[in-house]
Amino acid sequence: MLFQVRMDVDIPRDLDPALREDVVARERAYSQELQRGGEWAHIWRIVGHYSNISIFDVASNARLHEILSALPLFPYMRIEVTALTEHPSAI
Ligand SMILES: O=C(O)CC1=CCC(=O)O1
Repeated sequence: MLFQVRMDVDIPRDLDPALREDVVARERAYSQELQRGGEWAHIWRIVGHYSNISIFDVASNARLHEILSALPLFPYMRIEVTALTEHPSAI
């Protein structure tokens, strides 16, 4: 199942810098593990925003929820999920 996910990151300005660095490093490692495994198929920066558009290829809605809710940056993100299916005109 394919999903487009938009993540808008909003880390509080007063968050301890060491904690911020740790969370961002864990986020990177977690996302790269899922990219290597194929479930996180694409990640693109949205120009001019601390946001990304990602494509996930996962077995179920529940699996996507599991992945997203375990993101280290999850407490500091707004997440919007769009389910995708093949377009009949796609070649
Ligand atoms: O920087 C972001 O857009 C948040 C993020 C998601 C995965 C990652 O490595 O960073």
